[in-house]
Amino acid sequence: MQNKPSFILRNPSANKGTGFSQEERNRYALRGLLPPKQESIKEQSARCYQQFISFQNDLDKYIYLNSLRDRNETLFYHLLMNNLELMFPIVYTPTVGEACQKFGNEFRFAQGMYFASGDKGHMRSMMDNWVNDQVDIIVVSDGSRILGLGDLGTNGMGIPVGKLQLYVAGAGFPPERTLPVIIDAGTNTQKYLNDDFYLGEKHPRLPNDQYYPLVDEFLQAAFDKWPNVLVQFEDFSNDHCFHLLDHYRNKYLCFNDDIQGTGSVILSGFINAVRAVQKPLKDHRLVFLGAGSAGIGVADCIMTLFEEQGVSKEDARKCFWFVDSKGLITTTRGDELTPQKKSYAREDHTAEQQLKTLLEVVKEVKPTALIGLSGIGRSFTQEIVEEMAKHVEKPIIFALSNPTNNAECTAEQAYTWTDGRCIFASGSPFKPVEYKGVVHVPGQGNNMYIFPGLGLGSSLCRAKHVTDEMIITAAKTLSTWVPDQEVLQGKIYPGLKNIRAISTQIAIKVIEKAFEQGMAQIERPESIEALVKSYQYLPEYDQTK
Ligand SMILES: O=C([O-])CC(=O)C(=O)O
Ligand SMILES: [Mg+2]
Repeated sequence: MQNKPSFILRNPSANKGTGFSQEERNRYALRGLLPPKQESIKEQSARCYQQFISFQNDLDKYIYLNSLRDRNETLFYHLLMNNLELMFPIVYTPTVGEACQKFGNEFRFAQGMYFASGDKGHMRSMMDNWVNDQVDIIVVSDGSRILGLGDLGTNGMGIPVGKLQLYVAGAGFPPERTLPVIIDAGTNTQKYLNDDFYLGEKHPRLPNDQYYPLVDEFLQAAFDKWPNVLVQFEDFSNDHCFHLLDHYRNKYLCFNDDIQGTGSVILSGFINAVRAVQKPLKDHRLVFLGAGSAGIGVADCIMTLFEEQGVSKEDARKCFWFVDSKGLITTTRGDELTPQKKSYAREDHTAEQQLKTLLEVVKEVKPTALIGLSGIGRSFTQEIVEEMAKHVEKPIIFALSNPTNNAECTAEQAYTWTDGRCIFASGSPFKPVEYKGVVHVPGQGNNMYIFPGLGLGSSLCRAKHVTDEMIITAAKTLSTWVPDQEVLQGKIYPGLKNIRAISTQIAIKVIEKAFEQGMAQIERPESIEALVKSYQYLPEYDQTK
């Protein structure tokens, strides 16, 4: 069967279904294999839209969209790009979270590549098995911290898959140049080890002396096979992610989306929140719940804003308080702190003054901004939010953990408990909330606004590395997408419908920054915009094939 030209109907990148013209049907021996009517992609898309909305359940919608992708990729992206606001919450957070949790049960068709501990020594040759010759972007996870859902092992594949669908729709990477990857280093989640449908290797996570060599072999093989590829680390647990980033960021073209992408997108939202509350930066007091990859990444990015405004690192640090599962992080708490936590540990508390809960910290600090990246749903309680709102006119409340159930509070709770005064953002989408006759539009502070453009820019100029300055540039570029008038109404992120234009502009600014820093490894083009636009994929049928 493979040798027949009609096999094209089973190839998702080439298949057009009823979109094949009569001439193509003759050329590929498709006559009689399709219903007679030739349809435009718009007509096909209209049917798929009807099919999509006929599903009541979000997981069914997810399965539907990914099955569409598996049979006709162009049509899938056409549908997705024309219905971003409706469909991003399905292929991405929150529904992708549920899809990952049930990955083994709902598995239908393999996407991407898996590199397991049993593949040690074979990874380079395995890469030759990949269906496409050229790969420009890899999103890799080891499934150890999927969203705020914990260790999902190989079930985490939904995340690299979903992120890359956003790379295609948002930034315009051609789908055939993207590769989702899971490194299977085992799982410590007993439920999956006992689950007959679990699809990964069934053993506990590898110890570090086996884990790091596995990741290293993968990276060496990937950059040997595709020397210009960009690797995005995604959802690696806190005990590995910082080390991996430190170790590889100046060796390969790579970045960590949870540390740097989330850092950048929240910096952008914070820039706009400061515009909205009109209080000088140095007067802000930021309390973070959660000191993992995202919490630290966000704080590091916001620190740069203080420094730019002439505040010393030392003074800027005094505006940050971190709370983890044991309470306020201090130098006197008596536990061994990771280097990342140490840099934000408060020095102004004696061992006797330890604050054990977020509520105690909020009472003492009277924060202007409360930033949740804890993975613990509804941990911003009514008491905490009301306490905060007593002391600040416009509290900045970011409930950023994903998916929706893990958000530290809902949009409705935040607006209600602050009597409609807060500036709110969440990681997963919430619908607009009407409170006392005013409609509040919650912002989605999700790295989806950053990674597509940051990745596209760094990839197209063949950046040596992804620098902090490129990440800050991405944040600032994003922040300009919300006009003053909207910012003053509390809107701090732009709508999703402009994601292609936003990502394009971020890519251009990132490339300019890369040239400025001597990081770009291509000849400077006459027009950076033209370079970006000429690369970008559009989901239309190619009539020349
Ligand atoms: O995937 C998302 O929606 C954002 C993210 O990186 C995470 O929560 O880990
Ligand atoms: Mg992530």
